[in-house]
Amino acid sequence: MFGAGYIGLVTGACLAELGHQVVLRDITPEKIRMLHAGEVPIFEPGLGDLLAANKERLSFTIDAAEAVRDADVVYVCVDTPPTASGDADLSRVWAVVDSLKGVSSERLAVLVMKSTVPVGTGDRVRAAMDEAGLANVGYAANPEFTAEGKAVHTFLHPDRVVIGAAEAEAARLVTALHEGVDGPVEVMEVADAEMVKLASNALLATKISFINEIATVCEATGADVEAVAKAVGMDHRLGPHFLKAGLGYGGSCFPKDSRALRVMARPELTRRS
Ligand SMILES: NC(=O)c1ccc[n+]([C@@H]2O[C@H](COP(=O)([O-])OP(=O)(O)OC[C@H]3O[C@@H](n4cnc5c(N)ncnc54)[C@H](O)[C@@H]3O)[C@@H](O)[C@H]2O)c1
Ligand SMILES: O=c1ccn([C@@H]2O[C@H](COP(=O)(O)OP(=O)(O)O[C@H]3O[C@H](CO)[C@@H](O)[C@H](O)[C@H]3O)[C@@H](O)[C@H]2O)c(=O)[nH]1
Repeated sequence: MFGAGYIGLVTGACLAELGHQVVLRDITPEKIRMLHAGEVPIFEPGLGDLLAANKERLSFTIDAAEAVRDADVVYVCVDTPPTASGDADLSRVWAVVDSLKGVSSERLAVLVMKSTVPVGTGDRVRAAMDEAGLANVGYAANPEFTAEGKAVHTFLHPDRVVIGAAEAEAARLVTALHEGVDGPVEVMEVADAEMVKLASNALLATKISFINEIATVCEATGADVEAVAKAVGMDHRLGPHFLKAGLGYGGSCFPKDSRALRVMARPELTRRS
């Protein structure tokens, strides 16, 4: 598991809970020191208990070679922050791909992208792996949909697990890793999985922005937005979630992922000829 941040730690702990042996690698020595000492670098309900209960299946290192040495699967869980222009900065993703160069590819079977990345990243990573002599290592996009505060529960009981695979064998392996997870698995093409993540966040963010606009009109006209949102959400086609009006959305993903989708949707990128 490359990246022992929010997603890497939760994913690593949950995969260990499912019975897998997990090595978490991070470039921040302080995080690895804390994990070795049995401390949890982030607050997330249930995570500390899960790390403690599965400690015989979890190890921590700053050494990339040590993390990959006996790995069948490498997960990429590094941060993909926005650049100044709004697209995702993939430098940490490329750093992970670079650290696989020269690795014996006999054992390593699949590279799994958990980080949120633009559509098309999988094709570029696939090409870079082929060039690096890793053509026989599979590639899969397995985006994460968890929200902070509910991450452990959501990993183990998801609405869906999305697996976009470049090869049938990669799809089979990543599906098998999720055995024991209480939720449906949707297997698709890599680009589709990359887009599912961005489209899901965009639709959730749109619901919030929409109800915030309605709240402004409610304030101007004397209607009560909470009563309105409750009854609107009772229509099963619309649903009750993400209709809480407020100051506008924040969090670690909606702002950056909405901007990244907008950059990706530039006409020169979407034109087919
Ligand atoms: N936080 C969320 O709620 C959430 C939900 C869904 C998806 N995501 C996506 O998951 C990805 C990770 O997000 P996060 O919140 O876990 O970020 P984070 O900043 O908490 O963790 C990223 C970790 O990766 C480490 N790292 C950077 N380069 C590395 C390398 N070369 N090798 C090993 N470790 C390295 C960093 O030191 C850091 O600890 C992002 O793409 C994010 O958009 C996040
Ligand atoms: O009805 C609502 C719901 C949320 N929010 C705001 O929206 C933001 C995001 O909240 P939430 O979705 O609960 O937390 P995040 O941890 O940011 O999770 C979102 O971002 C993650 C990263 O991509 C996704 O994995 C999750 O599915 C997605 O919910 C926060 O500012 C909330 O205050 C509202 O204003 N009204």
